Amino acid sequence: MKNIPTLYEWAGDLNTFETLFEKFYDKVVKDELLGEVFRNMSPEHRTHVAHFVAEVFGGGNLYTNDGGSHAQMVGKHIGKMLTEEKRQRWVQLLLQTADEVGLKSDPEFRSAFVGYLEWGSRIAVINSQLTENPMQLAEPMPKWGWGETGGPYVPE
Ligand code: HEM
Repeated sequence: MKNIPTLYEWAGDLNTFETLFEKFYDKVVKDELLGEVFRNMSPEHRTHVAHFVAEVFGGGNLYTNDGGSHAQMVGKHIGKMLTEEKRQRWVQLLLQTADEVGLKSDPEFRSAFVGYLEWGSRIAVINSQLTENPMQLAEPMPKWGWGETGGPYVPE
């Protein structure tokens, strides 16, 4: 049995994620479509998103240890009325930044990375149309690995 690293371990370390999102949000604030969407974000926003994604990728509990939760992250998107056009720009700018900062570019890692971005960004758009947070506070953080999604989402 091979010893398979987490996506976080494979990508590098915390600095890898912090640098990626630092450079990404530098682009976002200057973007003609997304600049307006993020005009009120806090100075800590980039670090929070970096820690969130690092935790989802298996890199320890930085986001939750800092008082964050999946419900809290979802709550930040409620009512933002994001569009498919904005989502696509968000993903496009992040992938462009990933190449610029030299994020691991092997097919397996990028497949998992893009899969997560597609999943997470589409959920952000869905949640952004809501007026109330549908998520329980105790809901666990998502975990993302190298594999496939395992089938369609079916509500309980
Ligand atoms: C995988 C996809 C995504 C992840 C992991 C993610 C993560 C997060 C996190 C952790 C926060 C809270 C930040 C904080 O506490 O300061 C947040 C807020 C936010 N996100 Fe996302 N997000 C995703 C996709 C998107 C997309 C696609 C958009 C827009 C096109 C978006 C727009 C926003 C906005 C507007 C906020 C609130 C900013 C503010 O405080 O004013 N997110 N996101």
